[in-house]
Amino acid sequence: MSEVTPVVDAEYMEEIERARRDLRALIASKSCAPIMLRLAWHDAGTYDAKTKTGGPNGSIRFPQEYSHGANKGIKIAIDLLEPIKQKHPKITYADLYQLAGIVAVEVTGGPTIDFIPGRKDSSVCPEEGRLPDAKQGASHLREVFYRMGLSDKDIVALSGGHTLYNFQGRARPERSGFDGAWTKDPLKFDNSYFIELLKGDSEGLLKLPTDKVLVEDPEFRRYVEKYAKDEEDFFRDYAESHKKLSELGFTPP
Ligand code: HEM
Ligand SMILES: N=NC(=O)c1ccncc1
Repeated sequence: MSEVTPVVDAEYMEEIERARRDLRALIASKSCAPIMLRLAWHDAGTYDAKTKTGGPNGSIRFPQEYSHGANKGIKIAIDLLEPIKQKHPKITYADLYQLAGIVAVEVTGGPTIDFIPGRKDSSVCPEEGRLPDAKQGASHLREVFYRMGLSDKDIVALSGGHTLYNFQGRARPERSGFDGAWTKDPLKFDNSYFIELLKGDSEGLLKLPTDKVLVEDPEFRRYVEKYAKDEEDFFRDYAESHKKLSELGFTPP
């Protein structure tokens, strides 16, 4: 199926703003900001800068991709967004998923992130294994994010997305096998993920092996300390890295 490149004219821009309002209402009514952010990151995070494949192109909507191990639970977000897609059919899935991630950050108190629409949908799903494995260490994180064309600063700033977590107070063994929130207020986008990281193990808070390497690796650690100390510094770098992530392989019109 050849996907159409959207024509980003005044009508498309107005549709984007209508969809943004619908996304704000949906995320508020369902308290689903965390999984919307995870969806946006998982659609974009498959990008390979060398082969120019994967990336924020909506391909995660297909079972071939959302059934990957790393995407367990992600169909919840895909299904929540389908009515908004039906209401705004001109907007591509690629744009809708990235807009949902940006709105999720903003409505939970995070920074405003610049959004330029015009992403084309793809029906080509990348092979499994492009997203990072939570059980591995610093070299794996760098291999995955450098493949996307991102930096150490991007790795640490974007990991701050773990300030959000849909913590229904129940174990989720069917998903990644990890469970528990990273922060005390998992529906507030702030710098507490970094503050908790520097505190070491606190009662009941989640720390993945890949979270821990951010304080063990000296290059990563300096950003953790910077963000724990100054939330505005974190917000500025996060907004820049999130925009980069959301535009991997995409040339704004
Ligand atoms: C750095 C490498 C990363 C690893 C290894 C990783 C791993 C994980 C794992 C294992 C979970 C739990 C999934 C579950 O069982 O529900 C999770 C959740 C989450 N991740 Fe990541 N992640 C990474 C980066 C990111 C990035 C870059 C973002 C966004 C900018 C992000 C946003 C989230 C969010 C919002 C959740 C909670 C989702 C929910 O509660 O439904 N993660 N991550
Ligand atoms: N945010 N990342 C994730 O949710 C995740 C990444 C890799 N494996 C399982 C889950």
